[in-house]
Amino acid sequence: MTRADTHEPENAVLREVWRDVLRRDPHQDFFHADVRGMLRSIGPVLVEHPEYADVVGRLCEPERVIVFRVPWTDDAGTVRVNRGIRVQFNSALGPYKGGLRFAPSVDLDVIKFLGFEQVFKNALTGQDIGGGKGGADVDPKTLSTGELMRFCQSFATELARHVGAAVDVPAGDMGVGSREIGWIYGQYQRLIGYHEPGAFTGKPAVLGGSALRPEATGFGAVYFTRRMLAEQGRDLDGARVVVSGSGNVALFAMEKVIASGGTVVGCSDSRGSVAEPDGVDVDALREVKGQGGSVADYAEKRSNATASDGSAFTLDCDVALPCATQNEIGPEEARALVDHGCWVVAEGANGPVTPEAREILREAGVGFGPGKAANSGGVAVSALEMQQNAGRERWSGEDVDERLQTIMGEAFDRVRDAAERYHGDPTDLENGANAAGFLRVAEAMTSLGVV
Ligand SMILES: NC(=O)C1=CN([C@@H]2O[C@H](COP(=O)(O)OP(=O)(O)OC[C@H]3O[C@@H](n4cnc5c(N)ncnc54)[C@H](O)[C@@H]3O)[C@@H](O)[C@H]2O)C=CC1
Ligand SMILES: O=C(O)CCC(=O)C(=O)O
Repeated sequence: MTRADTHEPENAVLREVWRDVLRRDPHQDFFHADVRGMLRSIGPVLVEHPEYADVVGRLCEPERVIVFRVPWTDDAGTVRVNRGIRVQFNSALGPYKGGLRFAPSVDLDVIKFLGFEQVFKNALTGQDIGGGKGGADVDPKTLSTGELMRFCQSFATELARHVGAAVDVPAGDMGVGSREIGWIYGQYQRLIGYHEPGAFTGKPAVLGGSALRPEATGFGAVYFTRRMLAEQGRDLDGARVVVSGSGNVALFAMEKVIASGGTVVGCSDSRGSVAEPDGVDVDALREVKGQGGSVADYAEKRSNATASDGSAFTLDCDVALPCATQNEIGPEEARALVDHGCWVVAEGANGPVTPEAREILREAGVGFGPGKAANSGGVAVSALEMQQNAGRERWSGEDVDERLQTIMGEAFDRVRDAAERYHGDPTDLENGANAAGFLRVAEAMTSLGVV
């Protein structure tokens, strides 16, 4: 991770908070970079709302950090151990809410960064949900189905005592889909002895999972992108779009891009990228990925696709949707996007564009949609799943999609208005998202007293 901007904030309160954050956890670079971005954005908010100054220090300290052992037995009978983490960051607006990530790169720094993002992202959805995040340092791709289920059950055995529909409501993230959430929820239910479907979201439909939850993050990112383009007098019809990744978020983002008239000219996975000027066939890609293949395997089946080891973001495109993981677009990729005349970059993933790359895009006038707003559709539909579970209802895909479009439109308006009000530039969506998210959480925290 690129280290955070080390310039100290000018505002004395923010400077003190920043020093405390660096002193408490000196090696958490991902978390630091995210906090630094937030502190940069909220200076002007504190001028209008000095009453929120004493909230900032508390906001940067998680309410609770849970680190636990996950013991399990592999198919050879060998006992193995991983580390599980749940960071319950902020519950001012509602139960902690946020995904679980299974990946070898999971550590406390990454989970704190994602949890901090989640607090403000969730606030931007307008739903009553706090922020949290969790996961384990396991590579699910290396486990058999049986091993992964046993792993999920062991993970859930400890997690169970910390979650609940009114307490903390986990969902999926990288490496955790509806199948894994079903297994985790299954173990939770066995332990507590009754049905409580609202304790997890992103469940399989048969267990009370919402229609459109799998699609929601990718679809929502495209709805947000369409609003960004509309502000520029453009749309996706005829646009050439690069979407990185080929997992949950990426595949549904590609589907919605194509449904909106765009062409997906490139995609990627952790092993490489593919250029396909005539357009990626999402069904064919999904089939290859579903069989454990790579984007290179997909390219082999296509007459006009070229695989490479490099980044998808050096391809010529009008719109870039990084939907894989953090730090995918650094200075080199940002310069390539600028050179190709890219209009808009919107983050389907969490933290895929580094601070230096964002600066390059900003200076070149390329529109930037920050993840805490652009990818908030997933958690927004998770909140709708909680609502359905609480009311014992099931809404249709059309109904959920209509609500998702409304939520993404309102989030865009909130972000743009805050960008204009506090930073004098309605296109500065990064500062706008931080300012608007902060305002809602700060108001809730202040209303609760000193919490
Ligand atoms: N699943 C959800 O609802 C939400 C996910 N996100 C974020 O979206 C991103 C993707 O999540 P999912 O699609 O759920 O995960 P996933 O596990 O379904 O897919 C991840 C994809 O990224 C690829 N990938 C990993 N490292 C890569 C690299 N260095 N370069 C290129 N590709 C790489 C993988 O091969 C895979 O295709 C993550 O940052 C996640 O935190 C954000 C909001 C909600
Ligand atoms: O749906 C959720 O609760 C989690 C979504 C998530 O992890 C995210 O927005 O990054």
